[in-house]
Parts: sequence; structure tokens; C-alpha cells
Amino acid sequence: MPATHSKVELPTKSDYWLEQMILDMIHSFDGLTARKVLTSKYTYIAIALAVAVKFGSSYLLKKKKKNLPAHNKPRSSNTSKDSTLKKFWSLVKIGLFNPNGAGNSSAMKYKTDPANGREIWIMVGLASLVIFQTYIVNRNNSVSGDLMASLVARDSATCIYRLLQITGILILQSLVNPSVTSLIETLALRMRKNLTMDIHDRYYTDMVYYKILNLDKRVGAPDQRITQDVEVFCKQFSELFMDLLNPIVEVLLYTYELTRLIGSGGPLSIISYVVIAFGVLGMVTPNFTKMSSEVQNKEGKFRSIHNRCKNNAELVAFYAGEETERLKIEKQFEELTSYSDYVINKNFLFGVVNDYFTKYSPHAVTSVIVGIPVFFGRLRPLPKDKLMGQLRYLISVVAFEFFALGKIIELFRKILKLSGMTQRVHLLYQVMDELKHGNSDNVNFKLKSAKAGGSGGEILESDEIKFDNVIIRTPDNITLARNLSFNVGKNQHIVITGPNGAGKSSLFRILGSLWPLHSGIVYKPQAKGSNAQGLHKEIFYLPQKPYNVIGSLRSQIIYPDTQLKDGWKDSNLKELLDDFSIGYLAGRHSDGFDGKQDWDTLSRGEQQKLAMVRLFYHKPKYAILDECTSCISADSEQELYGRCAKNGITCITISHRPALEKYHTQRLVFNGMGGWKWEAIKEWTEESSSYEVKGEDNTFRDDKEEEAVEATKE
Ligand SMILES: Nc1ncnc2c1ncn2[C@@H]1O[C@H](COP(=O)(O)OP(=O)(O)OP(=O)(O)O)[C@@H](O)[C@H]1O
Repeated sequence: MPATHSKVELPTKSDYWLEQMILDMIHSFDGLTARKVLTSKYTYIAIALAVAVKFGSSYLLKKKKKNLPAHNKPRSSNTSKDSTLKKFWSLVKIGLFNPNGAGNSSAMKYKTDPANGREIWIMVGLASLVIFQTYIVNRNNSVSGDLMASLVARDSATCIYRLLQITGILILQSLVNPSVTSLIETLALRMRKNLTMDIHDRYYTDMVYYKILNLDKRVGAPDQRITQDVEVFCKQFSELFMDLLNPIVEVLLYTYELTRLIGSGGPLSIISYVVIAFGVLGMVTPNFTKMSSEVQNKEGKFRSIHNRCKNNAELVAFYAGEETERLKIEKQFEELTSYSDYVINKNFLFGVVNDYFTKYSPHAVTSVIVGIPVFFGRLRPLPKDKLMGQLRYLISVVAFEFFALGKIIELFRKILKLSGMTQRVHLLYQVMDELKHGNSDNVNFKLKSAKAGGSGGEILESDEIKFDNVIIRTPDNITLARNLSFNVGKNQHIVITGPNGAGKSSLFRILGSLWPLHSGIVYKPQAKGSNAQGLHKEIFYLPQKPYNVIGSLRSQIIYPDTQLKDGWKDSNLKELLDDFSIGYLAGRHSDGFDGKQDWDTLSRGEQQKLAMVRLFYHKPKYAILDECTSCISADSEQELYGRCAKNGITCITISHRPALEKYHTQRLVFNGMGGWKWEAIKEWTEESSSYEVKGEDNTFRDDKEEEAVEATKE
């Protein structure tokens, strides 16, 4: 995968050819070389080339953009009205100051970390080291110049003294450079910790993790943003801090030194050159922000489609669907590579101009800047040995001045790159906040009619589950049921049936507050407080495909709790396992209930029984049994319903199987057209299992149809 832009190559610090040329100039001292440099046709060719490249490349870039397929054109990722700087600052504040006390609620109790809040001190330490580092590098160059002068003068005592000085400086340098690197890495890590913990605090509350994937969909792969983008953002920020400070200190120091050595003309020429180069580069610089963001998006999609195949490997293998999977994966890969091609082309044109201005042209400019004072300025009267020492130092000062100004140019592009990451991480924050406060106006999450909190209806506390005039609507705004009203009293077991996609499971997405309630009132136990969301306490949900957690057998059973309830022991868990004939699971591991394995490898029937054990461990008031007995025998089913009755658990079963009706007293039938009926079960008959709804069916699958019919009625 290519980088989103080529690396800027700056003039190197060891341009020996240049030193050689200067030495030749001094040696001949006839002014010929100087005139050559100043009147060289190559200088004019270079200027002509730069102008041609500038106009040619911008023409080509425009043309290329026009011809680019729609999917390859970078899209704006700036969805918020805030400026990038504001977004950047909001992230940096969290990364550096942890203002929300992120991680306070987490199991790690990050806030108690004694190192917390040290980020500012790391930055202060880094700043001091960078200033010191610049000083010793300059000192090294200066002493090297003196060493050269003493060599030319054949002064052995001074020569040894300078060598000792250089040795001391080098030891200091070898201490300072790794310290700077280590502080940069520490700063990036600490920022990452703060940001990640802060994101976790927001992501894992109010079901934001569910809503971001199912209701909003603007953040394609939130996992990628949390695990990868945050890391890159922090790394880029801490490097940027260094990259910003370092050239500023260097420019100040070397401008001062240059002025001292050859007058203000030296630094002025370099600065003028850099400003012109910066302007020309600005004109041909592609939008790295968008490109970097788009490449990350496409990388994320490519990775997630591979993940999908990995997670469903067994099913794909049963269907021998590898060819189809491969086609889909390669289509995604093709999108990624064709966009990367586009990025490479953009980088090429930029690289040509960039290399000329930052790598090659400075050589000529350096010769001019160093040559003029030798022939016409302050250096002219110096004897050869002194001149040699001064030139050695002067060349390094000019090179470092270029180097520092070049770093400032590069900084501009690094900022653009960082702003791409800022957009990506900030979008995650923005969507999380909007979902938390229910004010997302995203097309996939139409809540404009809903009140704050993501709800247009009300969820109220009651001993019983009751739906009163509720509309069930999907996140795509398809109405699944209208004016739904029924109540499930204690021990009034109900079965819910209807065609596929009719909205049976969606009823419980509303009950568990996974989906917003658009209108009507839902009554349920534990409607308020920390357990209001989800179906895991007084109401417990058992799906057809059980959810297995990573961890021990004990953690499987007690999930979502993390500790055994008071008065419970492993022996009680064993009894429950035995009741469902899976007690052998506890004996499979030498660690017993602490034994860990990949629980997804259990057979589906074993997993369903384990989920039932979980139900009886929690003993809720209501059990939502969503086709959760599809893989177990009729006897086990009987055991389940018998035990529920014995434990006072009221069952709400979603099932297509008539055989289960005998365990229930009421039936709720959806017709898949928005209609429903509520009836008592006496005895199951062909007729009673029909999905037909008697009478006028005036419910509709979407608002448009609904409005159209209401208009017709009027
Ligand atoms: N996150 C979602 N976003 C948009 N639509 C969804 C989402 N989840 C479910 N739906 C849609 O809601 C409709 C009802 O789904 P639901 O799972 O309630 O069906 P069901 O009656 O339980 O079906 P089945 O008997 O097949 O399990 C389906 O058309 C489904 O595509």
C-alpha cells in the first residue's frame, strides 16, 4: 500500500560535493567559478522548468480529476460545521488533559493511575530537550569548523583539544537523541490511553456501540477508528509537536548565526527562496486530508469484508462459497487499489515539484549564498586557514537553515495529514454524542419527530409488560406494526408468531430501547435507572444463536454479571448445568468452572442449553425466548417451560412452531403488512395459526403509503 504522499526529501547535512566546490573556489580564487554559479544557464533552466512544471502539473491534475471515476474522487469527510482546528483542539484536550476523567468508570480505574496528568510535563521536558539538542548540534558544527581550521594551520595541540570537545558533544548527543524519541513515544502512548479510555466511556454507554453500527452507519468501521486511527492521530500529534518546535528553534538559531557570519542578506535570501518554494508547492499540493481519510475508509472496508468471511468461515465452507466471497473481497480491493493509483499519480506530480524545490534547487542557492561573502563580502579578507574553518561552519549553518525551513514546509503537509486523522476520529466523537443525545439527523436515523433522548413515545415503569398504541418502525423508517396494544400479565405466557421479517424480534428491540420508540407508551419493569436499557435483568432475552463471551464457564453462565451473586457457589451452577444435561462441561477442564475455551465451538444445542442455564441463574420476571429452542429436543423444551412456570418466570416466545403453543395462553400474530392480532389460545388449529388478520387491514409498511391513503380518505 503506498503512502498517501511521498516523503519530502530535504537537503542533507553532508553535502560534500558542495564543500568540495567551495574549496575549489577558494583554491583558484579567481572569481571564475563564482561568476559561473551566478550566471549559470542551469539556474535559468531550473526556473523555466519550475514554471513549466507548475502550470503543466496543475493542468494535468485538473484533467485527471475530471476523468476520474466517481467512486475514486475523494469525498469530503467533514460532516460537522466546526473548523478542523476546533475539532483538533477538542481531541488534543482529551488526549492531554483528560478533562472528562475518562476511564473513571472502567474496570481499570485509570483515573487512579499515578502517572495521569503527566502529559504536560512530558511536553515541557520534550521542549527543553529539543532546545538543548539544537544547541549541541550547532556547537558540534562550530567546533568542527575550528577543528578544520586547526588542521589547515597544522596546530596539533588545538586539534587534539577540538577532538576532545567533539567527543564530549557526541556523547551528549547520543544521550539526548534517544531521550527525545522516548519522550515522543511516551507522549503518544499516554494520549492514546486518554483518548481510547474516553471513547470507551462514551462508546460503551447508552448502547452507543449498537446504535453506531445499526442505526447511524456514518462511521463505517468504528473498531478501526478506535484501534488504529486514534493511535495514528496520537503518534502524528506528538511527532508534530516535536516537528513544530524543532524547526522554530533551529530557524531562530541559524538565522542569528547566519546574520552574524555573513550579514542579513544570507537569511533573507534563504527565507525568500523558501517562501517562493512554499507558494509554488502550495499550488500543486493535492488535498492530502481528503486522500488520507479516503484511503483509511477503503482500507477499513477491505479489512471488514475479510473479517466477515473469517467470522463466517464455516458457513461459507459449507456452501463452498469461496469464489463468490473472493469476488466480493476483490471488488473491494479493486476500489482500494484504484484509489491508491490515483493517490500515487497525484503524489508523482507533487513529488516532481517538491523534489526540485526542496532537494535540488537549494544546492545552487547554497553555493550562491556561501560564495558571495567569499568573493565580495566579510569573508574576503580572511587568511586561508581561518576561511576554511569559517566556511566549514557556514556551510553547515546554511544547510541547517534550509533544513529547518524545509521542515516547516513539510510541517504544512504533516498538518494536512493530521487533519485527515482529526476528521476521522472527530466524526466518531460527533456521531457518539449525537446518538447519546438522540439528535442525529442522519438519513439512517430519522428521529426528527422524536423528542430528545431519541424517543417520541414513552417508556414507563410497571410490574407488567404492556404496549399501548405503539408504532414499530425500523431505522430505515419502515413501519412494521401500527397502534400495537397488548399486555402480558404475570404467568400469562404468550407466543408471538408471523411471517419472516414481520417485526417479531423488532418488538423487543423497542422493549430493550435498542431502537427509538416513535409513538405510544411501553410499560415494563425496570424502565428507569442503570438497568433500563437492554433485556438482561427483570426481562431476560434468549436469542436463537446464543452469545458466548470470552472467558471461563462461570463467566458464560453469569453473563452479563461479572461476579457470582451473593449466596451462589460453583456447586449451584453445576446443579443448573445438570438440570439441562450439560453438567459434563464443568468436568472438561482441570480448572472446572474457571476453565476457558472457545465457547463458540460448542454445538448449537449445547450453546442453547447453556443460555437456558444463564436464564435460570438470573431468574428474571420475564423471559423472551426468541426461537431459542430450535436445536434442542422436545423433552428439553418441556423442561424449560416447566422450570419457568416453577420459578415464576413469564415466557414470551417467538416461534413458528405450533408445538410450542401448548405452553402459552395468548397469541400475538403479525401479518407482515403492519397488521397484528391478539387472541387467546385454546387449542391449536390450522385456522388459528393463520397469519390472516380479520377485518380491515389499514396498516402500512411505510409513511409514504400511509400518507397517500390518509389523503385518499380525506
Ligand atoms: N438494524 C436494522 N436496520 C434496518 N432494518 C432492520 C434492522 N434490523 C431489522 N431490520 C428489518 O426489520 C424487519 C423486521 O425484522 P425482525 O428481525 O423483527 O423480523 P422477525 O419477524 O423477527 O423475522 P424472523 O421470523 O425471520 O426472525 C426486517 O425486514 C429487517 O430487515
